[in-house]
Amino acid sequence: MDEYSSIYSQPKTPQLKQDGFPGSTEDQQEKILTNKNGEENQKAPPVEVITGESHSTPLTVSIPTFENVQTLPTPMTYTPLSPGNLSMSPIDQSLLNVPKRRSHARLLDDMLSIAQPKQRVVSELVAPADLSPQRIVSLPTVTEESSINDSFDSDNHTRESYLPGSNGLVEKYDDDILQGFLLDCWDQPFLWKKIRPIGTGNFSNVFLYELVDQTNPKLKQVAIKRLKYPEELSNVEQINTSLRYKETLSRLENSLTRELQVLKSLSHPCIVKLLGINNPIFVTSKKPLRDLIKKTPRVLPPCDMIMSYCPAGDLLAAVIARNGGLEPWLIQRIFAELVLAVKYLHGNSVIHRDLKLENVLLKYTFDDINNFKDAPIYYKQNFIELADFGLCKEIDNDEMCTARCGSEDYVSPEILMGVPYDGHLSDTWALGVMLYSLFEDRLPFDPPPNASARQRSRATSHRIARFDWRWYRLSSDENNEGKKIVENTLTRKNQRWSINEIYESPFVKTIVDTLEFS
Ligand SMILES: Nc1ncnc2c1ncn2[C@@H]1O[C@H](COP(=O)(O)OP(=O)(O)OP(=O)(O)O)[C@@H](O)[C@H]1O
Repeated sequence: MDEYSSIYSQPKTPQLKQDGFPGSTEDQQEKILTNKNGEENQKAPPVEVITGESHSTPLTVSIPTFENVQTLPTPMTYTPLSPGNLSMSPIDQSLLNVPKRRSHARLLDDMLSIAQPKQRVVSELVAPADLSPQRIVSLPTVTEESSINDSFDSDNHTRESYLPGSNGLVEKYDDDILQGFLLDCWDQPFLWKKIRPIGTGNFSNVFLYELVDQTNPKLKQVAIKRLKYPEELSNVEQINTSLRYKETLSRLENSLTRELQVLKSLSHPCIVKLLGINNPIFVTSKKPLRDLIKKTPRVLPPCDMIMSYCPAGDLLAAVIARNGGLEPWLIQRIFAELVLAVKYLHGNSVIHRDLKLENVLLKYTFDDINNFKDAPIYYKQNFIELADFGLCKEIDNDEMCTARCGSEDYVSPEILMGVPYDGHLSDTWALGVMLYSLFEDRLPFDPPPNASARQRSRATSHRIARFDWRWYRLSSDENNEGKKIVENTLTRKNQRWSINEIYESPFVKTIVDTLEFS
């Protein structure tokens, strides 16, 4: 038995009970990646480096060394928790031309070496027995002061705080207190107090903070997204001398400034709001990290984005917490809001590229939403905010992307194949994955329920490349308009629905027509 077989002969996580699944036809299908559009075996084109620089990632990457990796995808080459080890990834590594996001070169190394028992499951919608709200608890650190690896109980450190126009450190606050500035209102600092951690991603830790003293209700509770800096940026010996250090800094900076600039330009009820920042230079400068490091050599100061707070957490966690089984009306409402958010983005020439359940934040619990059903608030108030714009991109309408980024389970076949892709259509593919997952309580390209060991051993990427998914729970539900959206998005790119077509479908349109904020 080879390594894959031994891993996948056991389910990765417990499964929701789902009765009466018909058998899969997967065994009868070809073993090789095949695509009827003839996209198989295409060589990857030069990769669009997500930093905007004109580097190319080599066609084949030796994953364990990560020497040539340019841009880290959220987790394209790993599935958090499922194996917890890159060598166990179901992705065929030889096919991947792995871009590296924010140049977090050590991140995959860390995944190889750090057991992550508390990491959340992304590849399946089912909670492991010891599910914890934290996904990653240990990542590289620059310095204690820089807070890049704030463990959630390290609250006693002091942290440097910068004011605009100053030449460096002007005040020190306890780490529990954050001084921040609202966008375009740099002359009046606000103070927030740390309440508790609320989430963690590969590139940031997120905390709930509450406003000190002031009474502005909109600013009372905020989510502070604190960037994690890669470990190599802490190597003071290499600062200003090593090419790798400079490249890493530059990529991180490009990615960060792009996320901030895009977030700053967006304004939609169903999209998370960037309210402010701990240091305006992150928003006003095109090279904030290099500017800041000049002022305080050897230390990268913390970057804290002040965001609107969504008290009910992310959609994946909420679905897991209630063990799936979301009511159809609730799925329809949440999905309709999501479509509004993506329609707004695409209408403003922005593609998200990391649409997934974890990046949909809930302003209210499912119980709250249920209680609102017969009240005016149900139509006046949005219930979700789309978050995590770390992979977003502003593009021209006909511009094709080449950066292979996204999350493994949500990535479209054309991204997997390494051919230039239309980012709008890859976003709508991901919407199809999300809607399917809400309907079925499983991800569409996971091994089928009751899969044989052989089926389990197949890579998720193989099933994606062959559009190999099917209905189980909804197989006999002929009147569900939402099924049409899934069927017209988890399909070939030349047949795939655009966001406008999804929006016009009765499943979405009948809901948005009732909403006062749409
Ligand atoms: N505004 C918010 N309100 C409430 N919770 C939030 C907010 N922003 C983020 N979170 C929580 O923190 C988690 C991580 O946030 P986010 O996805 O933005 O970080 P990231 O480092 O960019 O993640 P990724 O690894 O997916 O790239 C989210 O999944 C969510 O649970």
